Formats: sequence, structure tokens, C-alpha cells
Amino acid sequence: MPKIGIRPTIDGRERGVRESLEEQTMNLAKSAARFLEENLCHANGLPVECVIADTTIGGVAEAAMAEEKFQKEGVGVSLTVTPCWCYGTETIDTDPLRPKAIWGFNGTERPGAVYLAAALAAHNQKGLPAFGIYGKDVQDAGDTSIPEDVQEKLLKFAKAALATATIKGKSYLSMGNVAMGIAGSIADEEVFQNYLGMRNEYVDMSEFIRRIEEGIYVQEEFERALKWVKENCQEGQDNNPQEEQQSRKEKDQQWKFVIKMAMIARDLMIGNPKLAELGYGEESHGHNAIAAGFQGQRQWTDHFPNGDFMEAILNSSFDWNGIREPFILATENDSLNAIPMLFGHLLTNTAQIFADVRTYWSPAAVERVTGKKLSGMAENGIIHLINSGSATLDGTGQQSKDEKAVMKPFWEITDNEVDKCLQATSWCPASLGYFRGGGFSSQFLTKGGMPVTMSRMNSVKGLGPVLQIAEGYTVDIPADIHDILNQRTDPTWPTTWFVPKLTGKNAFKDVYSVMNNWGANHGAISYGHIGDLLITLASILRIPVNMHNIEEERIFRPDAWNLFGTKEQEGADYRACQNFGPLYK
Ligand SMILES: C[C@H](O)[C@@H](O)[C@@H](O)C(=O)CO
Ligand SMILES: [Mn+2]
Repeated sequence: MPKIGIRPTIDGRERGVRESLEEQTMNLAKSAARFLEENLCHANGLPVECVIADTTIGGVAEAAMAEEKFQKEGVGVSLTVTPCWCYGTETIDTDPLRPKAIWGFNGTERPGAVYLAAALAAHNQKGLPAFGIYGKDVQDAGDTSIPEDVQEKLLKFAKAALATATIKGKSYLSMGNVAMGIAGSIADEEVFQNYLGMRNEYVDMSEFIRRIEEGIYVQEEFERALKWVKENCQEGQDNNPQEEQQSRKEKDQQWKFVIKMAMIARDLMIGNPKLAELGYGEESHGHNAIAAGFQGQRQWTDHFPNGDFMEAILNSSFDWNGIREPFILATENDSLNAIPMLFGHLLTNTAQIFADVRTYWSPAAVERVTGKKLSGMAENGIIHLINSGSATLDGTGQQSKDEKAVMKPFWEITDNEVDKCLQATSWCPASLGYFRGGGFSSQFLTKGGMPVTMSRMNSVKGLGPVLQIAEGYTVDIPADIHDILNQRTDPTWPTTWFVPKLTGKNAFKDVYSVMNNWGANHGAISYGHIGDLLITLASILRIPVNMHNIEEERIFRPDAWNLFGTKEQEGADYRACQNFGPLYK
């Protein structure tokens, strides 16, 4: 995993000045390292490691020594810290690909903040955007504590920067290609390579058939998985017309098939050393995929069982092997929704809901069809998030903290919570009108009251990718209203009722405007209000944000963004992103 490199910079003037600052400067680095290590964790559960340069950095030779150490140690993110004046261009981190921040200690004995300003100016002049962290309140010289406002910025920067470094060099695995003309399923080489530093890998869906027919999966695991599915995955109601319903025997066959699909998709993504033991060396490697998509519709689903079980279970934090890190797997191979799912996962360490942003139900329309009024959080209208396939089962809202529904990092989830998520989910025989080959769709209703953030990447010819973000809440609506609304769509699919936080302005004027401004058919829903983290990450990658409802004081972007205008931040973001261009271009 990428590490965070800490660079203590210092005034290089020996015979008094430097010596007097050595201890304080190194202590600041140590306290930043300790703070980050204590408060951050990678999405796979591993602790975040910091590497401190061997010496303080007073000039370019010591900057080079720090760089050498960072290269050796696999440092993907850098944080420069200083309590004093140092020499800007001579001490800064000039690696153009490494996200970077400078914490200039706010003291008056020695001018750390003056260095911060000078060093940021140097970064801007050189086209190497850096984040500036300057505490609001003056601290005393010997104080190594980290004020709360500085802590907040350190974490925001570090989490987004680590996500950037984690994504770099990994693959998006496109299983199949374009589903039903959905442009998001065109896995765009330019977007992945230039903006994310990723490579695209492609496998034809026929690879699933080859592996199923030739037995290229681990038989022992399959048997264990089948037993687990029988015990834990309850089959839901078959809504197909009686005469079309598949027989028990056919359904039993299909369960076996979809379990194999799940195992094979996982092996395709990350490999499986057990396949090498079975003589399948090449297959054992996988595609180094940190995210993937499955086309499914229609060539596959017109003939074979659909991908819903595979997608839902891989996107969840558990399966027959126990509790584990969720995968990122987009339905309909919508790669532009897989990207925000990946962002959400790396920023929160939790599983992600993939959904169609399907229907805006105005209060008037709800009243017309149900005779009932929406109230409480739902009173301004609701958005129906629903899709066959890849909503994580963590999205049931059956995990809890302080008696509130939450979605947790996998290492905090208990066996009892896994049972509850599974209990809250039924697996309905797929709607055969849509899915001629059958399969099983996960069906659940997300618990209300969870703070969530819905985001989506869109791509515009000539402009490139843009990100849209809506913080809001999942809501409970009365069961009788839900039943009527749900029956009007496909009731075999999982439903999340969503209300965005409204600002009364522009895209967040009302719930309708959020729906009306959504850029495509899908959204990625992440637990928590993480719009600020997404904005920080997007700025590192130079992806402009075209719509968000995040309070101004939570927004943290590289210092250079201010130089593109401070009155109207949205336009400044576009100008800055365009000026610097994609991180890996
Ligand atoms: C079954 C249907 O084709 C759905 O998959 C369709 O409505 C979508 O989800 C489109 O994104
Ligand atoms: Mn869809």
C-alpha cells in the first residue's frame, strides 16, 4: 500500500539558526506521522504507514535524499511540515504525480506560515498544485499538538491523496462491453489512463462459460458456497406469470451457475493462488483489478442467468468465506459509475450501493397514486434508487452504531450484522421478460435515516470527465405508500428512498432539480456525508465538480485553485482543472 512521506523542512543556515530549529522541526514531523497513523486506515484494513525523511530538509541535496528514501519505501503521498522559514523551491517536493500538502505551523517566533505561502507560490508557478494547511490560531513555538482545524485538513488531504495513490497502476476490468447502448459502459481509455493512472483490461463474457465448462474454479469452495447460499440466501417470491415460471430443478441449476459466476468474476479481478495449485497458472494471476463491470444485458442475460447475485454478493462485505473487503463491481459495465463507487470505497472503507436513479416522486404524484401525503424528511419528494444487480447487501442498513443504521468498514461488522443483512434480503427469481436466462435478483428495502452521498462521473466530449455529488439521507416512508410505488416498478429489485440536502439554489433548489440535473441513469451511493472528500479527491485528479451541495467551509482544494478566482468557486474549479490537465496526461 502507498505510504505517506513526511518532509520536515528547515532554514538551512547553520551556526545557530538551523541548530536551534532541528528538534522542533523533527518533532512536528513525528507528531504529524503519529496523528496520521493513528487516525487512518486503508480500505483493505491495513494500517497507514508514514515514512519520515532521515534528516530535516534545508536545501536541495537533502530534498533529493528524502526523495530517494521515499522512492525506496513506496511513498505515494507527501506532507511537508515546518515551523520556520525555509527556502521554497530548494526544499519542496517536485514529483509531479505525487499528491502533496504543506503544513506551515502558525507561530510567531519563527515564520512557518511565511514559508508555506512562499512554497505554495513556488508550487503554483511550477504547475505542481499543492494543498496548504495553515492553522487558524497561533501556537507557541514548542507546541507539537495539532489543532483541530489542522487535523481536519490533514485527514481530508491524506485520505483523498492515499485514494489517488492506491488507484494508480491498477486495472478496471471490463467483462463484456456495452450494455444496451449505455455509454458509461464504454470503458474510456483516456479517462482511466489520463485521469486515474489506471489501465483497462477486457475479457469477453464467454470466459465465464469456458471456466464453468472446463471447471476452472475451486470445486471445494464451490461446494462450501452452495451450502452457505442454501442456508443464508432465502429465495423470494417468483413474480413471473405462473405458466412461465422455471421449475424447481431449473432454479436449483441456476443457483449453482450464479455462484460459479461470482467466484469466477472475483478470480478474474484479483486472481486466486489456488487455481495455480490446480494447474491454471495463467488464470491464477487475475487482472490486478481494483474495480470491474459486467455487461450482462443483453447477450448474456438473454440466454444465461443474470449477474445480479454475483454483483450483489461481491459488492457486499461478506460471503461464504466470511467477512472481507467488498469488491467494486458495476452492473451493466457502467464504468463511469464504477469510478465514484471506487472513490467512495477508498474514502470511507465501506461497501457501495449501485443503483439506477430511477424516479423522482413529487409529493403531488405520490398523493395522486396513493391518496397519501409524504411527510417528515420525505415531505419535499423522494428519489427512487433501484436497480437489478449490484447494490451491496450492506445497503440494507442492518448494521448499527449507537442504535443507528450505518454501513461499516468490514473489520467493524459483526457476524450478527451479516445475518441481519442476509435476513433482510430475498433473492427473487429474475423477471423473465427482462432476463430470459433467469437468475436471481436481490430484493431489500434500505433502512431510512442513514446519511449518504450519491455521486456520479459523467464525460463530455471536449471537456473530459466531471463529477456530480449530492449529499442526503436514506428515508423511511410508510409501508402502504412504499408498496404502491414499488409495485409500479420491478418489485424484485432493492429499493433505497433518497432525499438530497436542499440548498434552495440551482441544482439543489428542490428534489426535482437534483433528479433533473443527474447526468446519467446511475448513481453510486456511499455511507456518510463525504462530498468534501470527493471534492478534494477530484481536485487532485483535476476532475471538475459540476454540481454539489457541500458547505463552503468544508471544501479543501489545492492552493492554486484560489488563483483562478475566489468569488465563484465552481468556475474557478473548471478553469484550474483545465489549466493543469489530467494528473497522468
Ligand atoms: C432490466 C432493465 O433493462 C434494467 O437493467 C434497466 O432499466 C437499467 O437498469 C438501465 O440502467
Ligand atoms: Mn441500470
